[in-house]
Amino acid sequence: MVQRYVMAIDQGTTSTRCILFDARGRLVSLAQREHRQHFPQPGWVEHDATEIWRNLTKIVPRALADAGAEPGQVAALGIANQRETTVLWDRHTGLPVGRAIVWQDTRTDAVVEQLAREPGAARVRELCGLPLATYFSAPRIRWLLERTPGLRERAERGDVLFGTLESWLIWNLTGGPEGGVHVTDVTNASRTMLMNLRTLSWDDELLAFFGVPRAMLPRIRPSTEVYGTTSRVAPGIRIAAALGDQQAALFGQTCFAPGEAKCTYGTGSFLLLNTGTTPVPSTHGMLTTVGFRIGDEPAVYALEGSMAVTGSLVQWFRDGLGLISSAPEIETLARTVSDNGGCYIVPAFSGLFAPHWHSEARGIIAGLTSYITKGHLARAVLEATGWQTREVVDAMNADSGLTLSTLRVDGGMTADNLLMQFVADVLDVPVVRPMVAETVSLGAAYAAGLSVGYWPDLEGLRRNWHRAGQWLPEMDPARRELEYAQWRQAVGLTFGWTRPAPAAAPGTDVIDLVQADHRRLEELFRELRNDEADRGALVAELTALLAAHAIATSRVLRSAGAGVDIFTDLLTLTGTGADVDAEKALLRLERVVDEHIRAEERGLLNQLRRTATAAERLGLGRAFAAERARRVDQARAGGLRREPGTPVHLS
Ligand SMILES: Nc1ncnc2c1ncn2[C@@H]1O[C@H](COP(=O)(O)OP(=O)(O)O)[C@@H](O)[C@H]1O
Ligand SMILES: O=P(O)(O)OC[C@H](O)CO
Repeated sequence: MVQRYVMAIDQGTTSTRCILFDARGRLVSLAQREHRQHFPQPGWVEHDATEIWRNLTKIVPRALADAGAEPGQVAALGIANQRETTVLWDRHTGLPVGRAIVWQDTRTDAVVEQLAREPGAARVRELCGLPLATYFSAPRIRWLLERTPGLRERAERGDVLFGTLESWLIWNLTGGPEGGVHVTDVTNASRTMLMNLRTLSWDDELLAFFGVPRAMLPRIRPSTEVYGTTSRVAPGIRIAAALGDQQAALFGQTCFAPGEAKCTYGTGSFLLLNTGTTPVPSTHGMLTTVGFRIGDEPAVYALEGSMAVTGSLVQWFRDGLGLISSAPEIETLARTVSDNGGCYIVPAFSGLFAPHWHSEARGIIAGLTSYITKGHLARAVLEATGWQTREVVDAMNADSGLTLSTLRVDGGMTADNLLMQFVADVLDVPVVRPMVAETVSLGAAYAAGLSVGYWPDLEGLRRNWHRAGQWLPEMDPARRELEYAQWRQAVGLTFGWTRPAPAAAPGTDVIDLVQADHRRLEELFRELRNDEADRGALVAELTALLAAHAIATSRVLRSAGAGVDIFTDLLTLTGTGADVDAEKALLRLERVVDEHIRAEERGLLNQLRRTATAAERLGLGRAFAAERARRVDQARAGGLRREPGTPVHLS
């Protein structure tokens, strides 16, 4: 009998893989090619979509040849892809409009900040499940349409098309300019910020908010469906599934039931929890996203904690610093020391993703002393992934009301035993890894195989899951809590690096929030000493922030009414510009704020560290963020007003 296979394409951030699987879910052949990472400016990350397509045309025939298979032996093809990465191309020539803008790229920072101030901003998360951030596609489309002459008109006419990578590859595989099928799957569409999470269609309100013409968008289809048949590269193969790579990994790990979760450790790391057929809104900085949709069945949703920089921190250690020559060497180097020596690396290279969502944050190495060696730095690199996972799991537990009891893992970084042990230690739950490490590809293959009846049902797929590795928690709880507190302190230092920190995502630790305000206030006073600074803008920000911080602190953290009344000085500062009275008010405020910061950081914040649990601090953080955001909005909208019963005191 002729062997039949399922083909998976995993179009990832660093490489593209083509894998053939057999009916037992075993890997039969694998071909892979890396593509170039372009970093034209700090914070910019680009890929050449044509290079990725060319790579695909090489690896597909190679994977077939290695398995000794003809295209006719491939029952179906499933595609998994890096999500959010934005490609625009000309429908007639098939050529991309510039390079693809990658999910890690932060160039839309200012666009996002401007959008956040627009009237519809509050509705965005409600409609699409995502916070306004540089991570997603819609701000990138807007950025491109605004900056490329004539592009908007071409997009409105449908001459220029948008797609994420699965869309681009399907269009090319099915003929490109000669009748290529322009579709996206629902999981990828759920990462654009343009799809309504409930109707699973492009949403007019979101399209208007981001200024994206409908004519350029692909049709949204389920994750499993025969979208078309390949007419190029290996003609005659049915393209029967597509999923964002993290959703594919959820599928490949057979997390089909609500409550099941996995974390994929690759360039970035992504923890997804299946929440069933109703979307669960997050109040702790998680994303609400589509997990998968099988044919016409109801969509299954997921909560996701996305960590932008994990494996790529190891790459940076290798390529940027040259301290190792291959990724696995990081473990050897880290094992030359017994702990991190007090050193923490917070890799906010693309801002901070979940649960913080601070696009303006940038990375930091904290706790340096002359004791620190490259071994300690290697440990800090690996531990950064562990602590980010801990933050995400805490937030995920708080959002879902469930307590994660085991973590299923996969991806390139799971080859690192030291790291996997550390993850088990900081989460205090067992970590397990399945036999097939290529879970993303396996998930795409499973979905495609199901779609064409190669595999009959989900239960059969579950039976293919076998445990290959397990790590059990061993860390002393007191050490875990102490180090976690230090990690969070280091995280707080990254906020507001490129510009004022935004109103914090609900659910952030109150200590981080208060400290972030303090750092910004210090910065504003410093900037105001510069005669060439934009004084009006700085004063407006300072007075709004100071009033909001004072009210939120006294309402949420201490008894109202204590301390020095700063309201009159704030009014003088805003009302009269740079005259003598305003200068005096500014000096007085600076002194009061300076004392407040020192007293609060030595006293109240340490007291909270000692006495409040992580959950209590998150709760206080939510209350603080809400009160503060309300007061900032009030101050921006109507200027400063004294409200009866709400003294503006700093103590
Ligand atoms: N032994 C290791 N220890 C730590 N990190 C590793 C190790 N091996 C690979 N990595 C990291 O894992 C990432 C590759 O994982 P992979 O799952 O292939 O990523 P992606 O699918 O995002 O391209 C790289 O960023 C690399 O630095
Ligand atoms: O290519 P990966 O595996 O790093 O995954 C990237 C994610 O899909 C980004 O959201």
